[in-house]
Amino acid sequence: MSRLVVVSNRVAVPDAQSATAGGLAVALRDALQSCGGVWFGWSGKTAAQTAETPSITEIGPVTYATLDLGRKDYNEYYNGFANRTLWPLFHYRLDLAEFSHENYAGYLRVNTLFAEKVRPLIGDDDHIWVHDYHMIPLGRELRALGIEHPMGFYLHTPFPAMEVLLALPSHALLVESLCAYDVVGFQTENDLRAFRDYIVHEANGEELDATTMRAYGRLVHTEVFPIGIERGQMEAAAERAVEQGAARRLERTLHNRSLMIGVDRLDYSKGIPDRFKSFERFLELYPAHRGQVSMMQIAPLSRSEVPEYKNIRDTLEGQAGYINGRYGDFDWMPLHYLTKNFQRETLAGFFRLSRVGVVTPLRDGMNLVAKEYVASQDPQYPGVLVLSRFAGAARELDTALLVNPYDHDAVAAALNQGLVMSLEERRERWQSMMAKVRENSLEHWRERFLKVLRAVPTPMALQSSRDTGAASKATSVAGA
Ligand SMILES: O=P(O)(O)OC[C@H]1O[C@H](O[C@H]2O[C@H](CO)[C@@H](O)[C@H](O)[C@H]2O)[C@H](O)[C@@H](O)[C@@H]1O
Ligand SMILES: O=c1ccn([C@@H]2O[C@H](COP(=O)(O)OP(=O)(O)O)[C@@H](O)[C@H]2O)c(=O)[nH]1
Repeated sequence: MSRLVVVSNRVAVPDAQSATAGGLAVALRDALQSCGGVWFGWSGKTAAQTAETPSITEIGPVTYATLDLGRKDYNEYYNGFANRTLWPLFHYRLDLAEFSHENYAGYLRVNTLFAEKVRPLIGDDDHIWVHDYHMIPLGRELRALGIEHPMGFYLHTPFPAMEVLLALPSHALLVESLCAYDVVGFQTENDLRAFRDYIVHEANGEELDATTMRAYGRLVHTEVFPIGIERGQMEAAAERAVEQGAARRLERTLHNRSLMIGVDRLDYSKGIPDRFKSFERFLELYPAHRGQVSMMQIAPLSRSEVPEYKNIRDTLEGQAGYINGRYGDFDWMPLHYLTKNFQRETLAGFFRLSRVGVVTPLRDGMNLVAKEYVASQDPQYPGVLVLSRFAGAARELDTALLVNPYDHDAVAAALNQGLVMSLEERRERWQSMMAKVRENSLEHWRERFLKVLRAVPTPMALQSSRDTGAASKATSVAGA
């Protein structure tokens, strides 16, 4: 089997804290362990200047290669174009998107640099898998450096509707860059449709069949690969967690009251201010629940140097204070708002204790928390998931209570419905969601993508089939 070269903004180099590595990190590491290869990206650290050479950590057959970013690159590429332009735009927040030529130049500069630095680590027979919006131009840069290898790209965020994308001054180059890859994967049909619309209506490209598009003189395989979770680990962690530690302590503080839970990075796309408004409406419209139910919102700080992320923090602190001041009592606090980060194993226990999981992003690529909440439930007494229709996860978890997060009264009604729902209905809804979570595991997601990517021949395989005079038409996916 040929080696894999993974490129992503962040790299999870195994270390003393590897037990806390995220699901995606583990899934990619497993793939790399089995076929060998390289994982290249930002170290997560900043320095005065961007490092000249990557730091290399060799673990078994895997080379982890990371670069520290200089402050200018970090500000313009990560805080700037990636998180102040592409992130809001891809999450339909044109009002928050900033178009700065300096940041755009920084984004291109870092992608060019990453391409130059990863180039020497690529072997003749490797397949390359690039992740997420930070790295869209990387494939094009690698092609410019003469890399003809099979290259796949996976977008973890939504891909915006064409009319939204057109607001980005550099939309044309961005989409052309996506077409430098052989395989482009999306979370949902919606995202794929938006990409195809752009190719057909804006880029003068064409749809050749269900998965193949022709644009910018190339053929691109496009497909939906919804990301999954490590369901077994989450289930086991939830079972263990309720017997011990934090979940046990949390249960004691509840005094038999019901718990509703939200867990999100502190990000405006997650819709937490709207969620708090919905919770306030719930307390107003369903007074019987006052004193009987609490909501715990865990929102670890994220991208804190980006101004929009600071603003949302101020908003939430104000809202939480108002709700607790207005509705709380000496022996009951309606809303627990924590900006602390918890290990996933601990969250599993919290999820299992919670009668309602509240996942109401205004827009989300997938939202793994929704799937983790489902996987953590006790099959006999499952909780209810209230899920935004604008999360990618809503496509699969369609027996959750699907809500429009902008409609606060409707979300309040769903919270009430979740609390009063019969055990029979809870089980039915949960079983259907759990079947989907089981079916589409993280491993399944990874293998589906890699199967398509591996069907694209490497330059070495092409050469040897040319040598034997047997080059087949099917090998022309990489270039029209
Ligand atoms: O690396 P950060 O800037 O701290 O951000 C964390 C990650 O956030 C985004 O996650 C997305 O990927 C998830 C898994 O596919 C998906 O469920 C979620 O809907 C997305 O928002 C981002 O896309 C990642 O690159 C970041 O690492
Ligand atoms: O305190 C926390 C909060 C979140 N998470 C994890 O962070 C991931 C968030 O992924 P999701 O797809 O929901 O959203 P993203 O943050 O990637 O946009 C999930 O695996 C959560 O369990 C965590 O480990 N600790």
